[in-house]
Amino acid sequence: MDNRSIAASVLKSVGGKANVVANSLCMTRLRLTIADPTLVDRKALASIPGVLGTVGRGANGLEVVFGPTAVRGVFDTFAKLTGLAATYDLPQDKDLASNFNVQVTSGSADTGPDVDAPADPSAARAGTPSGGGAKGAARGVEDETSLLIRMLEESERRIGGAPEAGVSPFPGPEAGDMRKLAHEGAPRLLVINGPNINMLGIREPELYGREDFATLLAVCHETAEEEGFADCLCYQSNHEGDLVDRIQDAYQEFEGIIINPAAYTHTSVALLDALKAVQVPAIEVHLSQVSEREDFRQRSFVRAACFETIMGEGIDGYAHAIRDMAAHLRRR
Ligand SMILES: O=C1C[C@@](O)(C(=O)O)C[C@@H](O)[C@@H]1O
Repeated sequence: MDNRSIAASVLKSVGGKANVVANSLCMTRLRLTIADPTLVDRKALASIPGVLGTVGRGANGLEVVFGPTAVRGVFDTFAKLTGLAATYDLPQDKDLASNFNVQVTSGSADTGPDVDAPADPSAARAGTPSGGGAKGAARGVEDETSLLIRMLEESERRIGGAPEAGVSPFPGPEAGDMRKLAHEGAPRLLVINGPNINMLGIREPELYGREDFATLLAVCHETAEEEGFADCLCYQSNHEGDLVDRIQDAYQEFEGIIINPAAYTHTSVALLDALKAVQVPAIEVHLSQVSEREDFRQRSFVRAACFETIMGEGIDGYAHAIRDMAAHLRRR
């Protein structure tokens, strides 16, 4: 779904143009003032691709949460559709406003969030921070963080949910699997897998092993839990641009990235640039012993943005990488 369709669907779900009194953009969300809140269909909103959730603010405030990358394109179109003045609701980042040709306003009065995110008993996370946790403190707004995590979790569940009829039975191409772990305030881990990794177990088992992709995900989540990460999002895509988007979304959202770019290892300057851009510590992982394979696999573009490369250990290599990442973050 392109930005225009997403913006149009959002507008329809909030009761149409006539029901929107004001629209503004903040870092991750559209902030709307709604004339008649009874005309808002929150379920329909939540089912729009890219929407991570909605938050009610007071009687007429509504926030539609997207990732920091997605929200910008959607907002631009949304404001055109409503015809209302586009305002940028992030006073500390006025420079960005000029990029969008928008007005800068002060933040809206916060009457406390009314969150439309999945009820999750594990949301009341307990436990001792482990392996750092500087990030949670730096953001300083824990309820906002928890909210985004829960929304992201729900979104990822939807993306990686039951395959539609006629769609490949393999998880992906955009399967994401978010686990919230029991270490509130600790670093968050993003595990990214590139093309064909979702076919693990079927794909050339003599090279990549007989264990399937679900096992890989389980190993990552379990190891991340053991190592004290606050949460672990595993994302897989067969599309280079989607992988770039996910790396960009990690900016200020994750403290560590484990990445197996698969075939894009050997071709993608875009992935290298994205990793360099977000400056999140990264480890490159390969299931097979790439150094002993074909010549064309000897070049890795992403390696220059990773502080370690692990190869030839199969799925265990991911556990190895997660342990090393935890140790690295503890040392920081
Ligand atoms: O798809 C893959 C998997 C791989 O990244 C690995 O995990 O061994 C190695 C790459 O050369 C290959 O294209």
